Amino acid sequence: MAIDLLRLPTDSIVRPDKDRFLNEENPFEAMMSRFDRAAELLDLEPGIYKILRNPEKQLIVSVPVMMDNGDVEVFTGYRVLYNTSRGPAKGGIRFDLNVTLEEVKALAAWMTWKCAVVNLPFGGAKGGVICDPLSMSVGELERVTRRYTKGIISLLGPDTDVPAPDVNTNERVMAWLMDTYSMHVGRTENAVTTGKPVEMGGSLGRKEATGRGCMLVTKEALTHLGMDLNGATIAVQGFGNVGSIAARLMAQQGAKVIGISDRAGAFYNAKGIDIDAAIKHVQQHRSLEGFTGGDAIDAEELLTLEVDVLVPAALENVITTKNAPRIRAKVICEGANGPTTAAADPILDEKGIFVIPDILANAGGVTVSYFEWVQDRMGYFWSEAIVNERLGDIMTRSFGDVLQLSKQHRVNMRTAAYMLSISRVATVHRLRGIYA
Ligand SMILES: NC(=O)C1=CN([C@@H]2O[C@H](COP(=O)(O)OP(=O)(O)OC[C@H]3O[C@@H](n4cnc5c(N)ncnc54)[C@H](O)[C@@H]3O)[C@@H](O)[C@H]2O)C=CC1
Ligand SMILES: O=C(O)CCC(=O)C(=O)O
Repeated sequence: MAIDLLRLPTDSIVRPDKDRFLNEENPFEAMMSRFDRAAELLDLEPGIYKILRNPEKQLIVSVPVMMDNGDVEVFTGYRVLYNTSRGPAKGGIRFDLNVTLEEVKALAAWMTWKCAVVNLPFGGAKGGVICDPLSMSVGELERVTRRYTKGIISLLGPDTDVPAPDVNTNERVMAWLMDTYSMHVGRTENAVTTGKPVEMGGSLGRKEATGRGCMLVTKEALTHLGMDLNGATIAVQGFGNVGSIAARLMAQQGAKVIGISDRAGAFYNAKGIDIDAAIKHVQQHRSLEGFTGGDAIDAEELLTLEVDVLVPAALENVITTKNAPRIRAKVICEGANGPTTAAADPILDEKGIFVIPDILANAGGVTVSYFEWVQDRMGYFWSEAIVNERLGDIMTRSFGDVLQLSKQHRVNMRTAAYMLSISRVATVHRLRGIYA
């Protein structure tokens, strides 16, 4: 019997009821229900289906830290490697009080699909520490970072698992992580993490990359819909790395950003918010609290403003079955990971809203992380113009790939993006054998 290398013979498949949402706000279930739909459309064989539904490794560590007042606190940290068939695990580290293992598992799976959508030679991972970084001193943050790094060090390495910044972590945290790892292995190893300061092997353009990617795919989406970013109205939820840069770059393209928000509040200005002034305000005050460049509005109202483009760029589960019927944007560019619950997807579809899914929309960050990793390994660094040009090529091509698949299969962009990425990961599993 000839063995078809690209299809493995296996037992029967048992899929959970795809219309059942046990808990709308469980991010892992949200990821899984999209995965299931794409797997069904791809007619994914049972063996690969089972492999791809399970994370490869889940590590839970205790992170004991001496606080500034002399007390010892023990934080809980996670690192999940979801799938490494295509290359080293890649994905950010989040410091937040709401971190859970379910969330980290979902984020690690999304990293797997994201890297595959833009065709990077990486698998997917994510990490998190349950803590409140906003109430901690710089010294406490450094100690948490170093102790957490020590806890997950068996996973880390340029060929195995390469972290990056995520919510409430930044270049400085990546510098501490890289230093802790380098001390452990006894040499300077800058390719162990990305999103580092440029002075120590970071890539030009990484800090802006996720927001730039959002701007680029939004431009593509608007062109596809016969609209133009120049003159489009925008609302942005979350004004950190992703949201503030996406807002700034969209404004530079002629868009009018009429609403912005962060955890301190939401602001509206029909004439367009001065984004540079808002960024300056956040640099000085750590949040938008007290911002005078717009009228304060309700946080929920920001999501339902009548705009051409809504950019959720904060956290998961902000567009749900409760508010989706009231969303008036024509396009949603998911800067955040998992901002829309799976149960809200069909409501947005019915309303004809064009959703650029997270695993495509925010892939600019990991794409330039890939460039950073390549540059660190070569020891040769590129100009910002080259980084941006290559990022532009990948984002535009990936948007086109997903759009084409969505037309071909008459599915929305999210399902098409999952189909593309799952088929790429599945192909590698088939070629390597199921024990990859
Ligand atoms: N930093 C990166 O390169 C990438 C980040 N992402 C995702 O983008 C999202 C944001 O990440 P970053 O910008 O890096 O984090 P960040 O920590 O720099 O910013 C988060 C922002 O969200 C705001 N926020 C928190 N809760 C909020 C709420 N309830 N309402 C409104 N705003 C709220 C915070 O005040 C802050 O402005 C996350 O989902 C992250 O996973 C995705 C791809 C790459
Ligand atoms: O740059 C990276 O490696 C990953 C960034 C990240 O955590 C994400 O894309 O969600």
